[in-house]
Amino acid sequence: MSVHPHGDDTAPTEPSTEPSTEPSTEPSTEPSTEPSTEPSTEPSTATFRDPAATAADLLGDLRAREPLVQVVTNAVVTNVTANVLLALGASPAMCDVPGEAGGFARVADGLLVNLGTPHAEQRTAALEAAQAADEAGTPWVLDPVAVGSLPVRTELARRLLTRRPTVVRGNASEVLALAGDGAGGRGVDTTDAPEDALPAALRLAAGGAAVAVSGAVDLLVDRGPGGGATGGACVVRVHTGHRWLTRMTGGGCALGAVMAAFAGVARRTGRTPADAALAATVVYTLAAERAAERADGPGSFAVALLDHLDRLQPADVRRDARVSVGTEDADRRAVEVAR
Ligand SMILES: Nc1ncnc2c1ncn2[C@@H]1O[C@H](COP(=O)(O)OP(=O)(O)OP(=O)(O)O)[C@@H](O)[C@H]1O
Ligand SMILES: Cc1ncsc1CCO
Repeated sequence: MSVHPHGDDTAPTEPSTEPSTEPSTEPSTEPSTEPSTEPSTEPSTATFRDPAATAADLLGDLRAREPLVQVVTNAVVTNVTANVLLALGASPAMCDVPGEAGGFARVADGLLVNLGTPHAEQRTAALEAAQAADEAGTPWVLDPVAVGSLPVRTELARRLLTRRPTVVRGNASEVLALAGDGAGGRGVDTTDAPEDALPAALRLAAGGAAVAVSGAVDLLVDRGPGGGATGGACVVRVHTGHRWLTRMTGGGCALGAVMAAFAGVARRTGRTPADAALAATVVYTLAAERAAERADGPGSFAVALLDHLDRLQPADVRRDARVSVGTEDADRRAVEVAR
């Protein structure tokens, strides 16, 4: 939960009203295959070129492909996470037993490793699954719940980072701590705002993962086509969402599973992990906004969220997404800080 929601001081782009002319199996952004020789200090807009269309197309592809998502997650949110994936159109499997987790990660379309309640067996399974995913090329999402403030999971998260997560997703305090910049939040809740975690996110992204920082305005960071130490990094902000996501359990944890589902689809359709993280955030937060319109509070909201994850269509995403691609001065300063 975000206890210091950051002001929305960036103007979202107008939602795209143009349907994409790209066939849905084609990537809507072309990741460069040429590494740039001169890392830029400017945040680039090379990826995330048409975020609304990319998110919409990926939602259509997810529904068509029903990705198999392996979930290694905490005991609190297991049920809501499975329900969120099913409502969205994915196929969840909570496979977190040592001896099974690695083999499953080789055949799953995507994997989530969430460190919320990392008991000994699950720690072994998490390492086994992450290693297998890395070896097999299965995209996987690391959600470092409460890292920084609690020692066992902090050590585990550092080991997991060496298995090259495809996406790192967390609240601002978790992202800061994982990058070595902070002591973590208050239990599982953040005490920092996403914008304060931007330099940390850029540094983590330079290691190869797309990084998603959740909050009132979600930040997505891709290291960009330049690669290396923040060369050509891309920053995108998602302005949709609802504060009731922070008043039900699993608001962030289930989003990590949605990212794993989209990452599996992105891999099979030529999109980037950052596009997958973006699509997941846009789809999930749009469903949340719609759910909140008729809900009475966090309880009915949690149920309505499932209804709207099921109901949301690619055309809704294309029309209603509120995303801004970051080229603001603050992003340039953050790139400088991160270097
Ligand atoms: N103040 C807010 N206003 C609107 N939406 C928010 C706010 N804070 C977070 N969100 C949304 O809530 C979702 C979860 O983000 P949050 O930062 O609460 O995750 P988390 O702390 O990792 O959650 P969890 O409780 O599952 O560990 C995201 O989709 C984000 O967009
Ligand atoms: C409440 C809680 N405690 C450990 S994990 C979890 C779920 C939200 O992160």
